[in-house]
Amino acid sequence: MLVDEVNMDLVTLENRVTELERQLADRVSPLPPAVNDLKHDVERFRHKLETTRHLSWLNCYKELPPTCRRLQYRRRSDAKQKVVREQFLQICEDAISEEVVQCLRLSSFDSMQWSDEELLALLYFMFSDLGLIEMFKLDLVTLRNFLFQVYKNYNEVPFHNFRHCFCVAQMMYAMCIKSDLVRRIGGHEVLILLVSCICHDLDHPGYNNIYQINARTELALRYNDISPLENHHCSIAFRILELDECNIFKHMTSEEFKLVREGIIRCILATDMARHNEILAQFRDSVQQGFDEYNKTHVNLLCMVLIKVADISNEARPMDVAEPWLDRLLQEFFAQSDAEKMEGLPVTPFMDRDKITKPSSQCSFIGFVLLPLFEALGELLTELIPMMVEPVRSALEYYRRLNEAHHKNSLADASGNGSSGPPSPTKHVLKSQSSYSVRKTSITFSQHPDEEDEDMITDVSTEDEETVTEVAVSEKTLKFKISTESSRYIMPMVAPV
Ligand SMILES: Nc1nc2c(ncn2[C@@H]2O[C@H](COP(=O)(O)O)[C@@H](O)[C@H]2O)c(=O)[nH]1
Ligand SMILES: [Zn+2]
Repeated sequence: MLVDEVNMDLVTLENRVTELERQLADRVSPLPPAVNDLKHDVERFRHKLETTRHLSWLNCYKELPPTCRRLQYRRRSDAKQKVVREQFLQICEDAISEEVVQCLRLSSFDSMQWSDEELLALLYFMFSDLGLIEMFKLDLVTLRNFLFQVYKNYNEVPFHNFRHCFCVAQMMYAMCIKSDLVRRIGGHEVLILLVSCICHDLDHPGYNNIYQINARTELALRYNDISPLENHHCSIAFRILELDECNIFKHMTSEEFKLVREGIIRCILATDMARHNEILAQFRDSVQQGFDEYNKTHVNLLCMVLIKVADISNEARPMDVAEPWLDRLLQEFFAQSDAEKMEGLPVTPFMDRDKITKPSSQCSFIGFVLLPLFEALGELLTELIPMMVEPVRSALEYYRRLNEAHHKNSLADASGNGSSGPPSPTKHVLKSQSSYSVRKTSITFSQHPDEEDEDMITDVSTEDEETVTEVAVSEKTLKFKISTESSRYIMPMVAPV
């Protein structure tokens, strides 16, 4: 009875919206946004009923064909790629002004002010500035081909795109310069770190490992649930390097290549957040023992920590650079949790638009995941504290105050004492440290017009709730533990009947 009613109501609702649209279209053009919104709401409602497994009892559910479970990869058009390549090749040998070089060495560098071809040229410059071209006799044409292939193999997803890889590489470059890492850990490790940063999220589909595993995607099946994305990023990197015209390591001896390959695999696989606690604990041990720059295990741990730090270093940047990236990350998170809801999969709590807010998400991520990692690195490389640790502490303070303001507003609203209008904690809380990005000024490259991201999240006004961290959920969902020791538990023998 209820089932029939739901179906009938839905059809009636759709017919009424269509009729409203028809009547208004005769008189008003274009249609008011409210009509389109209503139409989309009804479409979304139907879609939800048709795709949510636990609502299948309403008889609207349609089993998804396997192809729908594959992810929609979004690539740039061939025409756009061609233009970027041509322009990159035109500018890559241009001199970069001292002013730009200084900006590139700061955490306040804002990638959004630069075009794709300029970012490629800046990556190219990093290899030369760190002395890697000379040290490893890297062929320049091959390096350009390699960088362009990498660019082509990032998807146009909101967060895990080419610009994210640039940001991670740029932060690594800044840390290498600040801590003089070429001298301290050697050129090979720095080459491994830079290449790993550039390749660490290649072909990211915008849905994380939790989704891959729960949805049993092609990647999860291929890699048996063991860091499916990181294995994929790494595999794509070495497929690019297999192309002769892109193989920047082709002049290396096989022994040298083997070491570099091992290092890159180690670094990229370390970016799986499911391994965060394990890597941090081992690194802390190495520091407590007395970090030894000649101990290979210690250096490997430092490299894994360095790439992890660079990967999640957005909050070390000034607020005007960091916040748009956070909006993009939440846009990706929400798209994943929406897909999980529609497909009847477990909903990843720290991605759920009904459970988190921007401040609540940052309080738990910075407080429980980011800051402990950054502080551990700061203990060893103390010169990084002002650049990496202090701004993160101030970001945490900022989000804590924002979170409190949000809670107070919610309580006031609930008790009817709230002022009229939506709560806007952002208006009252300012970041304690006035920090701004370095503006792009008098440099060799042309200005890149600001691109407005479609569907950008400006604020997340949902019920505020303490959320579990990504590491905790990832560890629980993803970490594939196969005991290497023989099990002490003996399977009870089934008694013969
Ligand atoms: N809530 C937040 N999560 C963040 C932030 N910065 C990074 N992250 C998470 O970490 C992983 C890093 O791994 P990646 O290799 O996939 O980039 C990323 O996916 C996010 O889930 C942050 O500021 N807040
Ligand atoms: Zn990343």
